[in-house]
Amino acid sequence: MNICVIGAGYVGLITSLCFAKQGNRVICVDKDIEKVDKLNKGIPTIFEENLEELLNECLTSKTIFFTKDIHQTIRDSDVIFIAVGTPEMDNWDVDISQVTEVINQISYSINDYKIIVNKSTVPVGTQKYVKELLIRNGVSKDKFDIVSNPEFLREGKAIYDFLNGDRIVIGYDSEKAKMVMEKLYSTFNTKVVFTQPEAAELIKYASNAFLATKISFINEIANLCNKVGANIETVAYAIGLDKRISPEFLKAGIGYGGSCFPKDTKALVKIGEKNECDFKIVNSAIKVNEEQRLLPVKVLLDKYKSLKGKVITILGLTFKAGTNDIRESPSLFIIEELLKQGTIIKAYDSEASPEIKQIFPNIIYCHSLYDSLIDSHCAVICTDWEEFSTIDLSMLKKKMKNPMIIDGRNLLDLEEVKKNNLQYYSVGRGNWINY
Ligand SMILES: NC(=O)C1=CN([C@@H]2O[C@H](COP(=O)(O)OP(=O)(O)OC[C@H]3O[C@@H](n4cnc5c(N)ncnc54)[C@H](O)[C@@H]3O)[C@@H](O)[C@H]2O)C=CC1
Ligand SMILES: O=C(O)[C@H]1O[C@H](OP(=O)(O)OP(=O)(O)OC[C@H]2O[C@@H](n3ccc(=O)[nH]c3=O)[C@H](O)[C@@H]2O)[C@H](O)[C@@H](O)[C@@H]1O
Repeated sequence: MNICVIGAGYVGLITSLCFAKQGNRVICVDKDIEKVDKLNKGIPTIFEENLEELLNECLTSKTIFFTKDIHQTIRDSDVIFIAVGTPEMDNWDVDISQVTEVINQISYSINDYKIIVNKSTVPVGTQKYVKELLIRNGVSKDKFDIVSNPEFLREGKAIYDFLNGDRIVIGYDSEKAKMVMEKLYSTFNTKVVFTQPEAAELIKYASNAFLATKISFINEIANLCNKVGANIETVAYAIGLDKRISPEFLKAGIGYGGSCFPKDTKALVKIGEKNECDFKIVNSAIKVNEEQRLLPVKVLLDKYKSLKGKVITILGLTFKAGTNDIRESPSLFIIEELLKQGTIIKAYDSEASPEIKQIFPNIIYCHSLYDSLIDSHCAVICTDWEEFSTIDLSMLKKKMKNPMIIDGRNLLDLEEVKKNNLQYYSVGRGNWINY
């Protein structure tokens, strides 16, 4: 099939490459010319498992091409995927202006029948809105069908997830479009759910909100564990043995970040509001997360009372391991708050995207883990990078001014911590050790 994917970000790039690998001819369009140039040269624009190999495989087989020219690409394609950003607005609404812009561009370029597939996460009702917009722009009804096909990949495991997802969801209102989508996904060994567009749009928000709620729930249990002397790892393990609960997404820590859980939970609350449904549980999950991500600041203030002039090391800037993405990372909120308290911040993350330097130009970025610990009063582990779980604790002790760790991802072995006589706080594993 001739496929066009608009947007070469996390979702668009992976969608393009995975469809190209399945034997389709794919053109991926992005308005960022620097991205387009790099990708055509085989240089990955994001940090993602197996991306470089797949990109170069598809470039060599000429099944993929990247361009800025949306007009010609639309004309040459049978199926057009939209994978542009849908960021959060200050009032928790979803900003779908990038989708609108793409639809306006399609309206201008469309020459014959196209299936337009929305892969971006968009509010319920967007399929209908897009349809109406095309018609308002003068495109005749028989020239298009609109499908809603939300994406469930995780960053870091994006290629694997795209090809081996738990389900593919297709929201459609035309048999013709359904048949084409069925054919397109026929090579995937994944359960396909065909449904109405509104249901497809809602499935995406409900999935993310459920997972986010699960994390906030376990974090509240972890906070209680700290008070009563129970270990969250044992508690979560035992809860997760119940197949109805499942062991996934029960890892306690300093909360969820990323470009989706924070924005999609808020979007669902807003969609609910507009339909007179008060999402109390999701609202609470958001609130718990906002407090949880600042837990290290609270712990530090409890210990030091004033943090002015204290040197604090932040270990990990990305929102989780396996990605360079810093969007809504808990570490950003921690750094922001610690700077307000007058601390000196040293940060280390070997992969974090360089944009971090624009957000915090005045903190010290270290090139090595151990350098970041020199003269520090406390190291706060914010990301579950493997490098931090295998840290040499005796070396850490020598480097730091005060050997204290707040482990926001429960990475370190408690026995090792005790053996090294470190002051140590983790999330739900017994409050302070050696304090
Ligand atoms: N990042 C993730 O893991 C997942 C994201 N999603 C959803 O997928 C959508 C895209 O997310 P990301 O890929 O993370 O976004 P992103 O911000 O990484 O990429 C979006 C890309 O679209 C391009 N773009 C915007 N307007 C354009 C236009 N008119 N023409 C050509 N290119 C244009 C931008 O330059 C950018 O490269 C969002 O709705 C997000 O919620 C869904 C599942 C997973
Ligand atoms: O819509 C999206 O963008 C995507 O959002 C998440 O994927 P992602 O944000 O890449 O990462 P996750 O692995 O889900 O982790 C999200 C956050 O939750 C945190 N987390 C995760 C699991 C857990 O048990 N505990 C926990 O604190 C992680 O540290 C991270 O900050 C979903 O898992 C994907 O299915 C979805 O497609």
